[in-house]
Amino acid sequence: MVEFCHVTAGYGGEPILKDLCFSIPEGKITSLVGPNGCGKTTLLRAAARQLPSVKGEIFLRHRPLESYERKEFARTAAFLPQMRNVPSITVERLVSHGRFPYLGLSRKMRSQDRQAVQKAMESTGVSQWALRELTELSGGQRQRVYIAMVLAQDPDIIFLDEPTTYLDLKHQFELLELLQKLNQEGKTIVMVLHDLSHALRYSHKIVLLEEGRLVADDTPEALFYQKQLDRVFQVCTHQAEEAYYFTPQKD
Ligand SMILES: Nc1ncnc2c1ncn2[C@@H]1O[C@H](COP(=O)(O)OP(=O)(O)OP(=O)(O)O)[C@@H](O)[C@H]1O
Repeated sequence: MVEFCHVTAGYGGEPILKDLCFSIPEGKITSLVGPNGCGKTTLLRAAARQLPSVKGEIFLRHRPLESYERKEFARTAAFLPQMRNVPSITVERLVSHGRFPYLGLSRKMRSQDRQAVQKAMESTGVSQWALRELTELSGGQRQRVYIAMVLAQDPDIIFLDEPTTYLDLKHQFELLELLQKLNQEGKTIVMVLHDLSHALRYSHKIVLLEEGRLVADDTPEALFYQKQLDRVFQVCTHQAEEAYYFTPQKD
């Protein structure tokens, strides 16, 4: 479990997140949603220890986040940012980078590290490109390779910032189904999602932010019935079968 206790954080002296108190459960899929600029990425970065100045406390499994030694934290949680460069490296080498928190100073891979890399590539369906250069792959294929790298790291918690950006609809669903499968295998997934219908469909819990403040921290069903998304996004939320969709509000 990740617990935020009166967390205020931002960049320089400017607070973006304001006095946030809530928790992210383990073993579930949690999505962070809210209008542009409300602080979703900042919140994800704070939880993943990527933000230098945080007031208040963030606990991971009842321990302050800063009490984790760097490699220990990397074996527990992985962070996949939205913007990534595309290094000139083969797929297998990039996925191998996920094993760095397990290697000694020589960075020599042992057989269990090589097995973890193969397993991560298989479960994300990227083994077929193992020897190809990352630069030769499409955006969607690369996204799967980065997820494989995170899986090779074998963390319990995976933080992802807008993982479906740049993917076409088919590949968005494929990626979300992959994350759902990883969750069923025991991983905790925490992600920023812009697509509200995807967020409602695939998450156990939604954290809704507005201007750096917490508006709701609840199940998709509860948010739907309380009309929280309607107010914050100024839309009408509808439900049909297991899916949600949105229409503009009329004055
Ligand atoms: N590195 C930075 N330095 C200074 N300000 C920043 C930095 N990154 C983000 N901000 C500011 O913090 C605020 C929140 O940004 P953040 O990226 O967390 O929002 P978001 O909800 O993820 O936005 P979006 O939906 O547009 O991706 C914005 O006003 C942004 O300008």
